[in-house]
Amino acid sequence: MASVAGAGGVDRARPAVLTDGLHVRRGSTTALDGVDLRVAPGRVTGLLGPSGSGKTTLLRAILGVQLVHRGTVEVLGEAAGSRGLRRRVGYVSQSPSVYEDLTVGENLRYFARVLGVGRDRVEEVLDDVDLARRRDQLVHTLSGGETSRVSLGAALLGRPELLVLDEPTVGLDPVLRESLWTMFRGLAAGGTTLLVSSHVMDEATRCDELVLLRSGRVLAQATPEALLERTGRTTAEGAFLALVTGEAGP
Ligand SMILES: Nc1ncnc2c1ncn2[C@@H]1O[C@H](COP(=O)(O)OP(=O)(O)OP(=O)(O)O)[C@@H](O)[C@H]1O
Repeated sequence: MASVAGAGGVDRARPAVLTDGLHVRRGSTTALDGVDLRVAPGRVTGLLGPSGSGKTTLLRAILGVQLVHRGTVEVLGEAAGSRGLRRRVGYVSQSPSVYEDLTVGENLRYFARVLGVGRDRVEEVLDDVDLARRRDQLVHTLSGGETSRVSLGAALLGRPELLVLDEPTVGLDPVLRESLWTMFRGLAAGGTTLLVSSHVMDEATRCDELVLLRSGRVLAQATPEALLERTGRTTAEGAFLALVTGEAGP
């Protein structure tokens, strides 16, 4: 079937991420145990699961930096980790990936040069992540929330089609969390695909689709509404517990 490009040039027919029978071992642990995943383009998909369930490992496999023992990972129609994906995929890890001894502006200009994008894009991104007034401040003097927004800004410079965020709101206050989620929703509305990992279940309802991971397996993939309906629970946390304990309906 021919694929159809939707708003913002998003190919709505092809999944942004497709994994098939993905098995990953890390040390003596089976970190991913046969993961079949489809991430819809132009939407916000939340990857939820308890600590150690394999969220970071799955993101690493999608980024192409994880040794895969079995199965395949396709990202934006290419094999994960392909050179052609370098600018098309943005990644924000749990730890800051910017230079602490440079200013906010110096960091973004540096990453812009690496990516081959112009200075005007740096100005746009500074506004997007609300750091224009911090441009001349050294990163090591920023608050935790500001530092994570510098990392996010660096990831946004190349206008990635897929943005992978590993626990982006961890340690942030409710106001900052709100403003980040507003930005994520705005990016998705513009056609960007977002894959956001979190163990904060109350963020689940902000996503279009949820993937619940447990012990390296996908327990469920559905919209938040479908998940609540299926389990008869009123919160994502309740739904997750119901699925884990087998109390949810078929
Ligand atoms: N380098 C490693 N060597 C051995 N085992 C590892 C390694 N990294 C991760 N693991 C194991 O793989 C499993 C999945 O880890 P992973 O970091 O993907 O989980 P997670 O869901 O992201 O957890 P968290 O929410 O705590 O970050 C865990 O059991 C972990 O102990």
